[in-house]
Amino acid sequence: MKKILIATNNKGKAKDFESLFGPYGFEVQTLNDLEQDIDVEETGVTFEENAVLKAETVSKLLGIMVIADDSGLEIDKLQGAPGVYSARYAGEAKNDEANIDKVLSELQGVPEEERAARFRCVLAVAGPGIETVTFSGSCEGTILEERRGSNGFGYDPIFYSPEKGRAMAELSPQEKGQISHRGAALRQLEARLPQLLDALGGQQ
Ligand SMILES: O=c1[nH]c(=O)c2ncn([C@@H]3O[C@H](COP(=O)(O)OP(=O)(O)OP(=O)(O)O)[C@@H](O)[C@H]3O)c2[nH]1
Ligand SMILES: [Mg+2]
Repeated sequence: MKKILIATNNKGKAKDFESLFGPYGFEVQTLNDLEQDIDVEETGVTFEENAVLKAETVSKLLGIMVIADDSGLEIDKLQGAPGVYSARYAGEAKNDEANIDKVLSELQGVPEEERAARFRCVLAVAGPGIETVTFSGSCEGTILEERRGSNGFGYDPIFYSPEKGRAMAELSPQEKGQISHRGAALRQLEARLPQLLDALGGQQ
């Protein structure tokens, strides 16, 4: 089976990518599958900067083509926070539960019509001999007052999708992929098939 390396340490993202790439016949590998520990410091101030930084750093290190994902949640009432700091909103320890608690307490008492939010995702593809390219996607929703569902990762239990009428964490991986920021970005990338995916698959 053709393999594709996603430059991420996030196991939740890995699952999303497995369900998104499965239909293309790709086996998804992530940094967690490698023997060496790779953790790129995210010094960018935009999703795009961080996605490019992660993709180019890992690609240069390993000498292969990789895809990186930088993503996060923007809440209007919080002026776009947590944004690029979504993973570490409640501290460097990167704790999904603590991040959710922080958002819920910041939005305590805020009425439903003022709880608009969106997920954003930028995918960067970098590799030897190719110019780095990026693709982006977003997904609109609102922040619930309490957790619902147990699928997905991150803020999925408190992100309500009006399109599906359920919390993101109540959706199957396939349903999430249909409406998610990551699914949308991947469909942009798909528009560059077969060049990119063929090159990615052909290398390993
Ligand atoms: O509920 C969610 N559903 C999603 O679909 C989703 N996508 C992103 N996020 C949040 O945004 C951070 C990304 O930050 P991020 O791009 O720096 O990734 P990360 O640090 O977790 O892993 P890595 O890929 O950098 O290794 C994540 O940790 C989450 O908090 C999501 N939350
Ligand atoms: Mg990160």
